[in-house]
Amino acid sequence: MNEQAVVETVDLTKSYRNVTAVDKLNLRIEEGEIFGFLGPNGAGKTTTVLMLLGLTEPTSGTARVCGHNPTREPLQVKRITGYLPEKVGFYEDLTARQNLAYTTRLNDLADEDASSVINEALNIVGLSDVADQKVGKFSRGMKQRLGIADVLVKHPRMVFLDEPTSGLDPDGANQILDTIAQMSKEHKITIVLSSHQLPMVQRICDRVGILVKGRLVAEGPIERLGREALGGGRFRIEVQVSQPSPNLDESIRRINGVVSVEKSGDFLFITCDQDLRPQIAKAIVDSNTLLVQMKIQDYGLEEIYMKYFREG
Ligand SMILES: Nc1ncnc2c1ncn2[C@@H]1O[C@H](COP(=O)(O)OP(=O)(O)OP(=O)(O)O)[C@@H](O)[C@H]1O
Repeated sequence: MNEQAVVETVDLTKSYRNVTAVDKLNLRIEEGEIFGFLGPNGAGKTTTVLMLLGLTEPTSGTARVCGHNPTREPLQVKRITGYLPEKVGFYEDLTARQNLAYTTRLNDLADEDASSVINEALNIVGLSDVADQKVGKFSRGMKQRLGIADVLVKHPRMVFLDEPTSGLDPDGANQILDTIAQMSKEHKITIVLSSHQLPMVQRICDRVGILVKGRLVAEGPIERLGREALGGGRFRIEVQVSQPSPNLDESIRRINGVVSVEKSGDFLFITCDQDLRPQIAKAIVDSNTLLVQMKIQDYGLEEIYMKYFREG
């Protein structure tokens, strides 16, 4: 039986006067997934998130968040979702704990329950030791962590994160990503992560969707999208040879596991399912051709993104 998705949209569309910001979006995100929602500036990501949060109405189509319609049941949706914008705003002259207490009060959590919830959230994001310091003294990374704690105290079922690592050094960014992955895994929180920092997205996302001009041009696990982008293989091997024998590409094509071979001058571009460098090198030598160099590339999110971005 098909379990209820956390996010489900059917032909979700939002048009402004002369722009279709989101165009017939069909998306399904399951519980506990970390979904990378990608696309260039102006692709329609924020508009989609606003519709899912019930903050703007669709022009047509439907959206469901944990079974609720965000337009008709905005309060129910608000109660189970969290949103971390790119720039989180806090009261700088209050402490981290006081800022979180403000959020729990806004969310009608009784003070006696709030303190344990706040301690737990501070612990998860690693800010327990500085909980009673004023936020004005916090670094960008600490504020970002506090932003995650601020989302966590609501005990959401799903969270939207917009560029959660922007402005952070690689170490700080990695720590935030680990925290996000941990919060998703341990608390079964579904995460929708929007970011232009593709290596980071690749590190923690189970699945991605790429939006271009309001349309979902690709969706799926990164590995599968990589295979599709390469025409079926997972690896791309680039070979440079000198004076190739006429039947060289044919003998490479015959190697078990080779999906395709393209020839361009002294270069051969081979896609395959496994790392077949030894077999390819042998085929080259056996055909009395000189091997100049060989490179292997695992198709990553960056290449996938560029391919779909160009096509979109
Ligand atoms: N209130 C509005 N009125 C008119 N047009 C709008 C409005 N909000 C967004 N748009 C347009 O809709 C399109 C999608 O914008 P949106 O902000 O959703 O993109 P985005 O993918 O979130 O971009 P970014 O990565 O820059 O945040 C853009 O062309 C934008 O100009």
